[in-house]
Amino acid sequence: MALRLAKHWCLSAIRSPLQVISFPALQLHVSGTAMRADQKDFENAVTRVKLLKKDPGNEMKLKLYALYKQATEGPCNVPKPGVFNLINKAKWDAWNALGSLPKETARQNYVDLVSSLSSSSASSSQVKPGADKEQQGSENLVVTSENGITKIMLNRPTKKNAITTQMYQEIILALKAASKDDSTITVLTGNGDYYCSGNDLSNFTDVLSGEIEEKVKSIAILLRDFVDCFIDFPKPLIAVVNGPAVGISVTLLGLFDAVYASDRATFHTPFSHLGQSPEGCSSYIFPKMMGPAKAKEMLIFGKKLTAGEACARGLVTEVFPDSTFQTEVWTRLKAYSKLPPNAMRVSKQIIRNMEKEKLHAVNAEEVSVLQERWLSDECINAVMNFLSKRAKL
Ligand SMILES: CCCCCCCCCC/C=C\CC(=O)SCCNC(=O)CCNC(=O)[C@H](O)C(C)(C)COP(=O)(O)OP(=O)(O)OC[C@H]1O[C@@H](n2cnc3c(N)ncnc32)[C@H](O)[C@@H]1OP(=O)(O)O
Repeated sequence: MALRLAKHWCLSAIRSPLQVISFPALQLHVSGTAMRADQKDFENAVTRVKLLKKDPGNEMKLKLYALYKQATEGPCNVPKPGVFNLINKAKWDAWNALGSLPKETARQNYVDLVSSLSSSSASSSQVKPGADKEQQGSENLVVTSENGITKIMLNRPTKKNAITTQMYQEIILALKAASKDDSTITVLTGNGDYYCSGNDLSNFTDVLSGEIEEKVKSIAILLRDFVDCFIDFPKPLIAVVNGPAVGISVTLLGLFDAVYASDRATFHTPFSHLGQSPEGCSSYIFPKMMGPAKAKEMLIFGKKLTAGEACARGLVTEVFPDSTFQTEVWTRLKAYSKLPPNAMRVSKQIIRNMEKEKLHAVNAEEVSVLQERWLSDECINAVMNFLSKRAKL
């Protein structure tokens, strides 16, 4: 695969974007530009990073990388990597975010950060129960954890919470962190009037120029990893569908353990309209869940369902009036979060394990079909029509 990853980054990183980031201090030499007074502390810290027993996690490694670069080279002065050069872009973003932070401050911050890592064996991304603490995320994805519930909220209300390629990666990271944190249940929801309008169709614009086939391949890997995370998620995963849901945000619901919907929500999978085909394992789960006839109505003909219809078809667990939706659902979720976590995990495992292998195979097959669809005239025309404001669902 001809992805432009710097040679010290493992190629397989693209399958799990930030998971295999290697320690910056393991790869870089301390340059002579660091100030003499702190040079020794700084060099010691660089050595201590190599000796850490526990992997500090990708977020922390990015912070260390950024501070190291800032301390040794000053503000970010290299061109921004392309959007598909995922790892180098994440590194660039982290370094660039430090702006004009002075080298000495960066060096001190690096030393402090390494001290805190060395003195505490606890992972920085762990969330203490009961703490209302933002874990990670960005402007477009807000992740919080409170009273045993980790909430992952899509936060692009002006774009109806359409999912950008960066958000796919962030959701993967958020799910991986949530699977290991101290919370009992995990919730996905949307901010604003929509739950989610599906894939951000602008994701296509970057792809449809340059080395198209390579880019499509890397996006396909990203999509497969994304759906795999939902298949493998070990704790109860609940969707709080606060408004209309489109595309991948609907298909994924079949992989959730409960789906609560406002009566304002609708469920729409307009794949044929977009020259695309189903994903999220829906080609397998939907027919099993609602019967082939009803599944085909959605997945082939793009019939939009009301919340009541989706509930009758088994896609939604329960529908609530919009006026009391948040209160009723969160009261319910707080009660669920107090159930014995191990029992819930084991029960979920028993149910999921029967199908896991099959689901991974279905995911791989769906993505492989989509890869061809994305290059089809039908798909390209549909996306261009939307982007040039000639069409809407
Ligand atoms: C080759 C590789 C390609 C890369 C692919 C990456 C991975 C793909 C994985 C495949 C997965 C999923 C498939 C799907 O999800 S298919 C569904 C895709 N979604 C849509 O087609 C929805 C498109 N949006 C609409 O039809 C309408 O916006 C709406 C949702 C019906 C809402 O209509 P509205 O009148 O109430 O609001 P509107 O003014 O249109 O929207 C407000 C602004 O938000 C922008 N926007 C909304 N949805 C999307 C979207 N999905 N993608 C991009 N932009 C979106 C809309 O353009 C408005 O923006 P602006 O204010 O005009 O700037």
